[in-house]
Amino acid sequence: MTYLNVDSISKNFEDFNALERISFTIEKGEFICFLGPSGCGKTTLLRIIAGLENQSSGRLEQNEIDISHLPVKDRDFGIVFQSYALFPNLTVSENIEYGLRSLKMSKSERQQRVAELLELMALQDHHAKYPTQLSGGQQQRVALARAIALKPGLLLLDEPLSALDAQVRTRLRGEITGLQRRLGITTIMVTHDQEEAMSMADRIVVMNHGQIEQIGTPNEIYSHPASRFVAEFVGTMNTAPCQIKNKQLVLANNQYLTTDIADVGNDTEHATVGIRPEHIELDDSETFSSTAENVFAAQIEHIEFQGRFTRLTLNIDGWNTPVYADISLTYGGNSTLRFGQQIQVRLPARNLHLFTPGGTLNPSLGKLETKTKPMPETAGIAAKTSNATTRTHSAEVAQ
Ligand SMILES: Nc1ncnc2c1ncn2[C@@H]1O[C@H](COP(=O)(O)OP(=O)(O)OP(=O)(O)O)[C@@H](O)[C@H]1O
Repeated sequence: MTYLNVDSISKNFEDFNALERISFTIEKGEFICFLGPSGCGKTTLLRIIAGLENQSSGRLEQNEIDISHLPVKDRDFGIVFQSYALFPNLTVSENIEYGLRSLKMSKSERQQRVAELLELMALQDHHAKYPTQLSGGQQQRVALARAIALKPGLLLLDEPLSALDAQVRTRLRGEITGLQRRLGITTIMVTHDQEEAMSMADRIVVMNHGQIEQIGTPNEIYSHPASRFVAEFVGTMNTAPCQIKNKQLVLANNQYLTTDIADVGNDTEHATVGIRPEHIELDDSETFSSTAENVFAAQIEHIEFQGRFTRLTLNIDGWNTPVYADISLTYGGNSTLRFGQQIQVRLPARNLHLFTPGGTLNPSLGKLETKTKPMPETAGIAAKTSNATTRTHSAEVAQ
């Protein structure tokens, strides 16, 4: 069931377009992340949904009610900011209780609800402390408790973890998603951290320059990026300019690449090929035959041990930038790899992504799908009607 309908929302700050016709829907109980680089409009969109900022045009519906022009006090949401925003002169219990005072609740009912929330957020031992006596993670748990105290229909989280150190952030990620699932509360979180979005969200709205680049599950976004921007922003994608000539991909220095993509589109000098680092194969016992497809000589420029894998930086003919290859710990030749070594790598045809002026072609369960750029006036509608529907950013087309 659709809980929030964001319909063609635009926002101008004088002559600057911060948001351009943003449209999508959120199902009841979903956890959505707005993900994108600094300045792409994530916070502005969240603030418009909260009513803290007015949209220049467009419509918002929450639970089938038009809230487009509803004052903040009449909207049904709880919000948590990056900066905790707790009252320094109130204790933990008093901070949580604060919002409940606006309800017609007896003091004992309020205390009962505060006790429930203290337990829910494991804050019982800290109930009498003031915010300055708490760690960052504890303060953010108080802010969360306060945000959900009124049992709002919508929980809005504006970069709630970015002020915390890495370990606390990881722990709180799990606590927030666990809480969200238990309460079934529809949640939107703003983040510029793709790892955070991937690990927490049911669906991610990837934004760039005030527009939606792609909406999809973390897996869809990672495996089938709708544009070069998404491919490079979410995870690591090695890319190189290439030409399409007679259905073949030609890299710099006349290096040819074979792809599984049945129809690579029309000839063009302005395509880009991409491959994720984990898909590059190393020849550990010189088993690649000299006639195998997409086998290249490569030189190891850097070796970085990352714990779960080793990241090699490679120099490969035809690629105009260093190419990353992630080698699993179980790879037999791991211990013998060394700086400067000449090796052979294979770029499997089935793992190549292709970004062309006509759209994006991604590997997909044995077949490849073509994503074409929707017309600007239908882009928003398209994003709304399909989870994984896409826009191709104009910068990519213009490459
Ligand atoms: N009140 C304002 N007046 C003028 N421009 C604004 C205002 N608020 C935001 N902007 C501009 O709108 C754009 C989007 O801002 P927004 O804060 O939504 O970005 P963001 O994606 O949340 O970035 P960040 O991750 O850095 O917080 C930015 O270019 C910003 O400078």
